[in-house]
Amino acid sequence: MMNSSPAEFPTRGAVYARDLVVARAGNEVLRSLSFDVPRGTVVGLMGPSGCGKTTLMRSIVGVQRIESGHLDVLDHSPTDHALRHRLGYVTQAVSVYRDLTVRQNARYFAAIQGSTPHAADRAIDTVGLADHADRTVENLSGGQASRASLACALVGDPELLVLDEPTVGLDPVTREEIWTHFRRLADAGATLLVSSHVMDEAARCDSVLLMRDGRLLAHLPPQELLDRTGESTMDAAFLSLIRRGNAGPKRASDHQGDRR
Ligand SMILES: Nc1ncnc2c1ncn2[C@@H]1O[C@H](COP(=O)(O)OP(=O)(O)OP(=O)(O)O)[C@@H](O)[C@H]1O
Repeated sequence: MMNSSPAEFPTRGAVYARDLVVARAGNEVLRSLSFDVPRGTVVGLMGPSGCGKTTLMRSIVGVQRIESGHLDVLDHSPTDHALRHRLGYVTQAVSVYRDLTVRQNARYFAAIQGSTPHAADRAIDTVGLADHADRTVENLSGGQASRASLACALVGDPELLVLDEPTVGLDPVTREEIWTHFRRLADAGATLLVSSHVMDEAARCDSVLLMRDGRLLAHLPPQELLDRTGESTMDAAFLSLIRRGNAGPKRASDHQGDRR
């Protein structure tokens, strides 16, 4: 592909993976994954512990060596420098400066991403930390510190947000607020890939990537997951699918726009 601006090439998803294989310590942990993450959508990434969710996220943000296959992120190779300010990544580990306050952290990340102090304060508000903005991160609870990391990823208004279990350990009210904000971001055109162990959160996504043992079991809207399994809750549907080991044919749309 020559010129890759989204305006000129709107058909390829924010993430485009074909036959993606990744090995860690000599073991194949992602096994021939093919999927698209459509732009402007919230996609959940679900699967049992150790199935490869974090490894997939690391591949997308360009910090994981890819063995074979093809991976495009916003029409670039994941390691392309051009992506630096267009991507936001929040790991499971708190990745902010513990001896700085929440506000100092957010303003620092805003500055290096060319964003404003106002945007930093807005991001703090979004994650529900306005009352703790002037506390150092080391004096926050675990959930509050995770939210500080999330605020720092939000400040630059990234086009693609990759979030590894962003709501773990959060109370239901804060989770609700954060998911409402995710939806708002997607409505404004951002793309979010969010891993979670909480199946209720799958229901809030436009589609869900379900993984097991490094393979993709299905990529489908949450309602289709219920319909396909005949279950009434996301938890039961997910278990049913995991036990079955496959979910039938993938969505045809997963291969639309496949030009190479
Ligand atoms: N640094 C590493 N070196 C070698 N193997 C690793 C490393 N990190 C993870 N793995 C292995 O890669 C596989 C996928 O791990 P990954 O962390 O991607 O899973 P996950 O789905 O994110 O798990 P969890 O839900 O527990 O966070 C696992 O078998 C794991 O043991």
